[in-house]
Amino acid sequence: MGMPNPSQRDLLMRLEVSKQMGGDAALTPAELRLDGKLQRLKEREMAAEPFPPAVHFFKARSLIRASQVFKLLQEMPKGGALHIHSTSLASAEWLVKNVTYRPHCYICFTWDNSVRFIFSQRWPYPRWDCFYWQLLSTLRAKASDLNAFDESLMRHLTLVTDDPDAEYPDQNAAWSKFESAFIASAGLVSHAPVLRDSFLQGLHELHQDNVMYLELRNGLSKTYELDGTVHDKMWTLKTFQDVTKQFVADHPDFLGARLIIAVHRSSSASEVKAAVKEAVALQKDFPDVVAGFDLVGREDTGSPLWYFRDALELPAQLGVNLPYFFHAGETDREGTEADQNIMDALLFNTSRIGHGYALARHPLAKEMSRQRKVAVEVCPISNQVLKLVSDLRNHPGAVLMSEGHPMVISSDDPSMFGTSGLSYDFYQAFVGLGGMKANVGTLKELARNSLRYSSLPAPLKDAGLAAWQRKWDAFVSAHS
Ligand SMILES: O=c1[nH]cnc2c1ncn2[C@@H]1O[C@H](CO)[C@@H](O)[C@H]1O
Repeated sequence: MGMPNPSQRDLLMRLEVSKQMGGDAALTPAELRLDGKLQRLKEREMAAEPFPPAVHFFKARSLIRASQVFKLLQEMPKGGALHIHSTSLASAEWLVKNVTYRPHCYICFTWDNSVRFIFSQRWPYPRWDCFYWQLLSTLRAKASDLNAFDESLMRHLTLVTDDPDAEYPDQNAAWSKFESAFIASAGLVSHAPVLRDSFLQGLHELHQDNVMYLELRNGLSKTYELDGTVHDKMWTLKTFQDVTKQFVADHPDFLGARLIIAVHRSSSASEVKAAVKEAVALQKDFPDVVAGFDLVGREDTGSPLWYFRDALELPAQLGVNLPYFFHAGETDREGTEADQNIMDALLFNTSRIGHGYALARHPLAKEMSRQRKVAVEVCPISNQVLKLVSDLRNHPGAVLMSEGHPMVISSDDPSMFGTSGLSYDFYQAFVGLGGMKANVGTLKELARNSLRYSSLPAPLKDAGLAAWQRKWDAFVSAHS
């Protein structure tokens, strides 16, 4: 065996860098200066104890907020947010400090220590899960410590806690709290005026974080007025369309927002069939709003995609195109039916893969998604809070990133995880998944991917990429 030859080593190292995300991007002199600055800052943070991506996000949050790298990432134009659920779009802070302070808000505590909210003109009727409703303003007036009171509401509406390891010993515990927090917040955000405001607030929070586009998973659940009037799905679509139009008119640098119709995977096969048919019709009526269709909910306990195959084949049979954006492979249970979702999502011609945490263990599916340019929507904070991974350096997205796999970064459920915008997720991806290898080229690629792999129609996509590039150049020149 020969001895390693320095020039060969150099060549191999450069070859490897060329394979990684953004590795081939020729950086401008200004970008190189920014890169030098970022890498120096990152090196310091990577040497610090604790290293934020290696500890639970709820413990890392304050460290990240103090980070210089984070501050730069907040200013960076990040492109689009392609994987967020609408019930968890607007921050929990806003829900508590704004929405729960509105008049006619009632609260009820359930036997399993969760809460329900409802806005109502009259005293709400008792329900099976809620016998005793109280006017929230009255209850709050009796509280001796307002901050502590609001803090307790925050705990019910999010997964945030000081001791995540004790409170969520495993995935079941985390998911159980997750679903109960969704039920709690649903009472607030399904009040029609709150839904409208929460869309608007969500767009503001993204825009403030230098995000310029959104694709939102939405179940189109019914919304209600104070007098009990109920609105249908069409109302939600129209409201979303109105809010988006107005927001874009007020903020011309924002590209827009589209919906991915989401149905829970605990639904029956016939319910999903009806939902697919309906999605086809809604997409026809709202082509600029409806981007496509997805199935949501925990994969390990819900039905797999294959169970819904009759429903999912419908659009093709009807000769129409309903793009799919399937959650798939949000599991670490290799070889189970849920794990098979990854391949099935590709078989059903999915446009992107939500999470794709299991993709690293599926070489063929990985190859297919790469060839077909099916981007993986990586949500590092979500995967950590829901206990798929504890130290983000071990996240499979790190491998995908080092291979230059098509991927985007998103926040999944910012409200539930106590964040807003995309910068926290970008921090975890850049510092945790990427380590010292990730550079300005990686960030550029991630941001560009989020527009490239969006469902914006071609002319808008090109205009969006050009608008992003102008913001990027301004950002680089301000910091180099
Ligand atoms: O990361 C996720 N994976 C799968 N389903 C999710 C995730 N985040 C939210 N939801 C699902 O979306 C519904 C609210 O719209 C929730 O019921 C939850 O099950």
